Amino acid sequence: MKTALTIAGSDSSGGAGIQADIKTMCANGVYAMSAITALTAQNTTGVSGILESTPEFLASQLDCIFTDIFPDAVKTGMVSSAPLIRVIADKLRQYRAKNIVVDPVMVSTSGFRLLSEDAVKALKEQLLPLASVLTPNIPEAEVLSGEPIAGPEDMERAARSIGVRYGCAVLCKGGHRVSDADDLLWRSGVCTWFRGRRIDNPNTHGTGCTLSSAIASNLAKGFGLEQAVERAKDYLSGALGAMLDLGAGQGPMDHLHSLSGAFLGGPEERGCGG
Ligand SMILES: Nc1ncnc2c1ncn2[C@@H]1O[C@H](COP(=O)(O)OP(=O)(O)OP(=O)(O)O)[C@@H](O)[C@H]1O
Ligand SMILES: Cc1ncc(CO)c(N)n1
Repeated sequence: MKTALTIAGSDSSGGAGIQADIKTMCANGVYAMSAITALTAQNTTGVSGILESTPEFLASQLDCIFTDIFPDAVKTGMVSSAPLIRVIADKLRQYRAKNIVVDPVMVSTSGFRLLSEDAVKALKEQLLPLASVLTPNIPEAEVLSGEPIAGPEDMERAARSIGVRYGCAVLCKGGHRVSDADDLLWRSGVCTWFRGRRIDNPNTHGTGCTLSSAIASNLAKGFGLEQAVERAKDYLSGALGAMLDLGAGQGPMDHLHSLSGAFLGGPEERGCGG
């Protein structure tokens, strides 16, 4: 079985972060492992607290993983602070990690900062140059390129400038603000648009985490980048289109929508009472 590792923060409400990543990786047929950078006390309405791992303990998690079950792909999400970013970059270099998908998470869907202000510099200098592909949303692409984005041409310009600067492929996600669900991949000078069917579902908590984990899973299985992105978008559309509706705020998606089997149903579906 192919294997994937997520290096990210825990979301106690289960829709984003480590929890979304693990569900996504399992649904995409790879063995999932995790190194947790921070715990968040979070639900669909917001984040109420963050407790970071120490750099030493994060390093220890990564040593345990890389010296035993080597991941076929790695995804990074909430990396939280400069000292943790340094550890992640050092370990990825030390173990020559491959297929690295960097989701440059800065702010949660609910608007809470998940990357400290002074860590943006460390992210740019240490982590981005190690990425095989970077997956910024529009606000993140604006921070990384230093340019405002108002339309599809701006997305192409920003992806190109980020890709050239950091020497990696860049998937600029259209998401909810610009370009609906159309995402732009810049790779070695070539722009490719991935057209998404916009789904009328307000429950988009964790869409970014889910997409980057699905890309990592498909890279782990041996798909090329374009195919990995296409398959990841199909998976995401399925999870969003399942129209799960939980919580009082922007709720999570149904990550396991495509699973079927004997262990899924409850007593009502099985017709055997409580
Ligand atoms: N309503 C929608 N219907 C279909 N696809 C969508 C919708 N909203 C977002 N997407 C897709 O979800 C993926 C993640 O994009 P998005 O811009 O939402 O990421 P993000 O802002 O990083 O997510 P997060 O809210 O988790 O931080 C992209 O492929 C985007 O096109
Ligand atoms: C832990 C965590 N990582 C990422 C996101 C981005 O949505 C979130 N809300 N929480």
